[in-house]
Amino acid sequence: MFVIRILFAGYAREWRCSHIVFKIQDHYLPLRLRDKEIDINKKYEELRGSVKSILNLVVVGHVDAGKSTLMGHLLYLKGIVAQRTMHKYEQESKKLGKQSFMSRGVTVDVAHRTFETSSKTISLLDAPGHRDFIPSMITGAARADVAILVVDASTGGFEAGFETGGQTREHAILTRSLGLSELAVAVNKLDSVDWSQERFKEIVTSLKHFLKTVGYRDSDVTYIPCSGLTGENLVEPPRDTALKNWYSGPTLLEAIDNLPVPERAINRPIRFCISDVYKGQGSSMCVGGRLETGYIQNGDRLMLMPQGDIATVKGIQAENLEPGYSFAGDHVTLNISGIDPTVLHVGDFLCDPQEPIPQTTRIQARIVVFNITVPIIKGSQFDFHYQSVNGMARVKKLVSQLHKSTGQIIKNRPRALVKNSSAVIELEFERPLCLEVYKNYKELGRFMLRNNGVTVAAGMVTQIN
Ligand SMILES: Nc1nc2c(ncn2[C@@H]2O[C@H](COP(=O)(O)OP(=O)(O)OP(=O)(O)O)[C@@H](O)[C@H]2O)c(=O)[nH]1
Repeated sequence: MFVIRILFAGYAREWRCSHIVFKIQDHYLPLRLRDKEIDINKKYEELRGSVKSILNLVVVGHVDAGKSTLMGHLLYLKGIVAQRTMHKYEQESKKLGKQSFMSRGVTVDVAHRTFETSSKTISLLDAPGHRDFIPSMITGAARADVAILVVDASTGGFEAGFETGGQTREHAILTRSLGLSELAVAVNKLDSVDWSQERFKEIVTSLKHFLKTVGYRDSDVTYIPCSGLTGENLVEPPRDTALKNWYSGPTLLEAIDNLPVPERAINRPIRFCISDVYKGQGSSMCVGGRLETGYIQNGDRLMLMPQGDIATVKGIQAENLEPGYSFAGDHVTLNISGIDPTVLHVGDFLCDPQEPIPQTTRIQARIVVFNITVPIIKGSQFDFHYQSVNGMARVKKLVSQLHKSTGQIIKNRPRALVKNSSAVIELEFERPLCLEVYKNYKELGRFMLRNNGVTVAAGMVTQIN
């Protein structure tokens, strides 16, 4: 397809003629994001100063660890899920042969709920635990600030999730690799082992050792003994003497409240990653997603990347937030106009037109290789997962192999990368992707490489070529 650029006074416009796209752009009067700048720090203080900070939380863990039951029960105790709904699911679960009152159907129902802790509003992003769901778990985790890792404390249950093939390890590696630096570990189903302190200690010891190798410091992780089924130690301190006798730490809700809210980069250029697209009223479109950096207000003109089209923001909506403004870290729906719906895709970015996100077909990256069986060589192909983006990537060059802990080069141009190694590589994409260098935009510079449903490596973009 041809793109013809004509220099012309006025805003950037675009129209199509057969297969030729004309773009009229003025380089002397560049398209402005907004006509007047406001004191954004003052505005933020005015709008959000007295509002509880929002923490985006993802719940991860091995299949059947009890994630839905746990979060469903917590929401019920907080008065968010009605008893009638709980009863309905209990009946349905019984019919399905599950003891739990939460079936997979509830996992969907529970997704995207908000609830309050004493100092925060928690936006809950649920993530199914089954192996097939890892890509959606990556999407969930990529949008979260912090994570709860749910482990099954029942006899053999923890081991099933923790040994090779279980998702406990993989999920912990993924959350860390995606930049979630603090973790609350719900040691769930402890009722099934009579609240055994030995069992709790055994699980904590195994996890502590493993989580350290992944990059979590001991002080970044809190372990909470609990039961999603009985509701013990979720919102209220334990009542069961078998647990009360040896545990006086935080409840799950307190542990969530203690998780830190990352600093919101509201003064940086706009980076809004689209994770949902649907039709709005009239000719407008709605795009859902997370504003990674900057702030957006009604009337802003944003550039859609990688396409380069210009959209105007007509409305901003989010649960429990004031309309008309969105700040870094918010999950919002934008109502936009002036854009051809056929060019909008999940994974695209809306940006400041004067400082759009770079797009590229080639990057240099530092990767950590997981427990693979087939070594990575020049020419290896992978699914590249990043934010809501998914594309094909080929290894163009193995630049150097690094020492895992010191990061020093131990070999230049290695012929292959084996399991648990660390390296600098060059990747080439099938189609242009919008990315940032990790050191400039932490959230936009991390990715995963997957092959045949298995996560092969996690990486950080070090250079955009
Ligand atoms: N004893 C006991 N059993 C539990 C508890 N929580 C969940 N279960 C059982 O664990 C099974 C799985 O619970 P779910 O909540 O569906 O697990 P999940 O992790 O959401 O499952 P997926 O969404 O399929 O990954 C249920 O059938 C319950 O019987 C608990 O606290 N104690």
